[in-house]
Amino acid sequence: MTGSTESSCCTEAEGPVPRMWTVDEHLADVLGHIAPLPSIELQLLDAQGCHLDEDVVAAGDLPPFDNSSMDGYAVRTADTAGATSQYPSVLTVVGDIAAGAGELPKIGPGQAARIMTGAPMPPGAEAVAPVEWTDGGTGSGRAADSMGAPVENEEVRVLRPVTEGAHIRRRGSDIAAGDQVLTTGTLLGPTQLGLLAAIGRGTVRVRPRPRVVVLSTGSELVQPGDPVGPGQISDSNSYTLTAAARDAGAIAYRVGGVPDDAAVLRAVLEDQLGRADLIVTSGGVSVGAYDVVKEVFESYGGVDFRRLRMQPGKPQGFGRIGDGVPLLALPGNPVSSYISFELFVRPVIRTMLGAPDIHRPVVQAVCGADLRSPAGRRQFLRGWYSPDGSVQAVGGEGSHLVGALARANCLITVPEDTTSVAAGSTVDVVLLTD
Ligand SMILES: Nc1nc2c(c(=O)[nH]1)N[C@H]1C(S)=C(S)[C@@H](COP(=O)(O)OP(=O)(O)OC[C@H]3O[C@@H](n4cnc5c(N)ncnc54)[C@H](O)[C@@H]3O)O[C@H]1N2
Ligand code: MOO
Repeated sequence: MTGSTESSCCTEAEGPVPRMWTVDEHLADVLGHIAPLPSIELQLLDAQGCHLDEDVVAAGDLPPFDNSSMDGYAVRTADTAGATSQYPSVLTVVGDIAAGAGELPKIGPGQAARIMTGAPMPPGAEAVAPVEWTDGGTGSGRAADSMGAPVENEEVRVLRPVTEGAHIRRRGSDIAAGDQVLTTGTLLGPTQLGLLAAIGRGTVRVRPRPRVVVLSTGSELVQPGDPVGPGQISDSNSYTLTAAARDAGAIAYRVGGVPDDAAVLRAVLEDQLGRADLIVTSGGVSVGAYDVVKEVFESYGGVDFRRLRMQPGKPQGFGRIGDGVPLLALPGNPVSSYISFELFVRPVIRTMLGAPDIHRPVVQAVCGADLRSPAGRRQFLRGWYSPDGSVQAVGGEGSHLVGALARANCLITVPEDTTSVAAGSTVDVVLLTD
């Protein structure tokens, strides 16, 4: 952390003016202190939502053996040449092969074996005639619609020719031994976990999901569902931020409504430190008289408070507490804390996860109406981005407007040196969904 007390200029009348950080400087400072969590070996289902920390190579072929893709009869192709319904090939059934079969009959000329989907091809057979291409051993000479029970010394009539390799899934046709099937950084979802299981991996090396403690501060906060007294409000930030942390890939613990009382806040922090890879707080980072948050965090020694050239989200805190657990202290205004999360906390969580994509995607869009923005601040307006490439502002600039925030799917970015944007201009848009 670079000290926040550094001054950028001074005037004789006003004295030193605290330096203001750009969004990019703050983000670089934060990310400069964050590394991926050490990787661990996990059981497959425990690794869901984690990113790989190994290149996965298949030890064997997949499928591991030639097998049938249909229920039917394993045959020699020459035996079926010229077969028709009127003049079927009559073959002797010398075996019955279920999926998982170990011992296999050898198929000689004029012979066939009943075979089920997924069962290994017997030696001598070159193709599979689906049961619908045969009479199913009924002797009727009419096409069957299912396999009957096995009958000893059965004959089967094959009603059409079968070409070499028909209905056989060849060994290694999906994955060959030695193939690299997944690369470091890959997010493990259902299909990747299925692939790992298919190649016989019981465990996998991944970056664990960071454990994030989300803590909202403020004596005015009541928990949703509880009665709201005069001057009180429902604690929404701890829900927004906990959900956002989960959405980013973390395991998030919500600790709602810690009052503005230094002893209580310190006790809660000490209690939570043991289960946190990251602590995120909201509230108490501005200049209010009852902002004990700064006082408590500063007492740990490693937390800086600074002002950013952005709106919303001007006051921010960042540092380490306890045994070096990173802490981001976000402003209390609900829109400010959420946007701060998206810009600064989400990349921290995704860096810890070892994700290759740590930032929300940014696209260009055509602005649907005129916009205004304060000089010297990068503004993040709530917006609705349409697939046609246009964007509309949603609601106003106020950082208390949670109704509009919930209707937005993007943030319209207006640069620091721009005070107005004309309708039809191109703007950068941060998409809030993948
Ligand atoms: N004189 C100045 N006043 C303020 C400045 C400034 O520079 N000079 N900065 C403003 C800006 S910008 C912001 S953002 C806020 C940040 O204030 P705090 O981080 O100290 O936040 P609080 O005072 O605790 O709360 C602000 C606001 O948000 C509501 N809030 C807080 N926590 C929650 C929660 N968990 N759920 C819902 N709403 C919450 C709180 O009731 C306040 O209304 O400071 C400005 N002031
Ligand atoms: O800049 Mo504050 O974070 O919006 O209201």
